[in-house]
Amino acid sequence: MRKISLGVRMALILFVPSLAFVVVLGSLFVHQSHRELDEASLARGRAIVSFLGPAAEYVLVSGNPVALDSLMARALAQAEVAAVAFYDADGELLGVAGQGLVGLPSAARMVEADEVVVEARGGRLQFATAVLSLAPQVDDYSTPQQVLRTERLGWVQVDLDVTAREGAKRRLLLVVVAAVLVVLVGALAMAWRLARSVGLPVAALVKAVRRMASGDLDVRVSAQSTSEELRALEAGFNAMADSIAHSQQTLQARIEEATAQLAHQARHDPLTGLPNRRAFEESIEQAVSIHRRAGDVVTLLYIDLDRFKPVNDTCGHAAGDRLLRELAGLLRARLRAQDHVFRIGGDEFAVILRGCGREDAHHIATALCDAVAAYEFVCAGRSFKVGASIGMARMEGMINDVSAVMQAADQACYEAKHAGRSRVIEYQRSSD
Ligand SMILES: Nc1nc2c(ncn2[C@@H]2O[C@H](COP(=O)(O)OP(=O)(O)OP(=O)(O)O)[C@@H](O)[C@H]2O)c(=O)[nH]1
Repeated sequence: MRKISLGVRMALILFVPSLAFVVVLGSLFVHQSHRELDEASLARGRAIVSFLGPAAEYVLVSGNPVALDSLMARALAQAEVAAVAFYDADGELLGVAGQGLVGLPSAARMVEADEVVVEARGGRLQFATAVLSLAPQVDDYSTPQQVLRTERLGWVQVDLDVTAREGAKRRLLLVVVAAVLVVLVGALAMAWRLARSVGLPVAALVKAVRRMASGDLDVRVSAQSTSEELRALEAGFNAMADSIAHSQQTLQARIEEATAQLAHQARHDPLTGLPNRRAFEESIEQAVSIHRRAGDVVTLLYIDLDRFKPVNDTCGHAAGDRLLRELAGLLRARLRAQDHVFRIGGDEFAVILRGCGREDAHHIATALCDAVAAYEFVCAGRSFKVGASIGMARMEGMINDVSAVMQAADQACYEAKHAGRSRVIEYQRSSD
């Protein structure tokens, strides 16, 4: 029962009452019609035999054969009458007309008055009644009213052939059964259509809800049901699906944005916007592996600002921040597109130069050093000059891995600082 779909349930709900109603109505109609046919035959038989009883009195008294034949011929002319017979008082056959008379009904012999005996025999209905002589009794003339004296003269019997009536009953039954079938087929078709018009949209909604529950947010249903309520339900589902999909997209976009922001924050310095130490380490690893693979020349510059602390101490940390931001912009502006600058510490920067010969690298490093030296920072009415001590190291010879090149650049920067600041010094192996 649980597996029966909604459509089939609805079809059954609509069809079963129609089935019961039509079958009951058809049965009642057939029963009533059959009864009416039966009663019509009974009434006809009774009427004919009741008419023949009194009419036959003269015939049986006189024994006139012509009158007997005439009477039987008139009776035989009636509808359904198959045979007519007259019997004398001893039950002997006086005359018969028609076919297939099978004898006087046994109960008929008991009939004394004007009652009619009816018996069904051999596909026929037999009606019999006594023929009575009704003569006035005139012995007692003092009696004011006449008293009738009855004497049984014989019997009259009429057979009705009911096979035609049975045929009519069968035909009627067939017509009613055919009509019931036609009505039921129509009712079934209508119930099925109605059930489908509800069952299919509901099934589509159930399927869509299941798909949505399994994560498919693109699922929609066609809002074209014939029922207004179902259309509203379908439109509501689609609107809900749109809303969920939109929320999901917004959420996804926010997650991606936040993830990208986090990834950016993880690799960038929030103060200057330059890539940070972590990004620097990844980039130098990458540059070294490219150098090994393709022989690309990599030069690393370590930059440590000179006399930066006095700015902080004199004008405050915020002024120092501003100076760091401005110098970051200045360094970036003086580099080629393929070079990258990183902030790797408080006032420390690193630059990776790619595909650059020694002379060009020197030229770039010196340009950076000069630009910082020439830069004038004004704060609280005072002018500050900072410098840049730059250590340079190239990937060649023994300097062929990340830590070696970083160490070399750091060493050279240290030397630049101790050599008097604001200068470029390239790492030489002899400086170890
Ligand atoms: N405003 C600001 N100051 C910072 C930041 N990070 C580090 N510092 C400061 O930068 C200074 C760096 O110190 P030093 O390198 O010794 O200062 P310096 O004056 O450049 O010294 P020399 O390199 O010897 O010339 C310290 O005073 C730190 O507090 C920052 O993000 N913002």
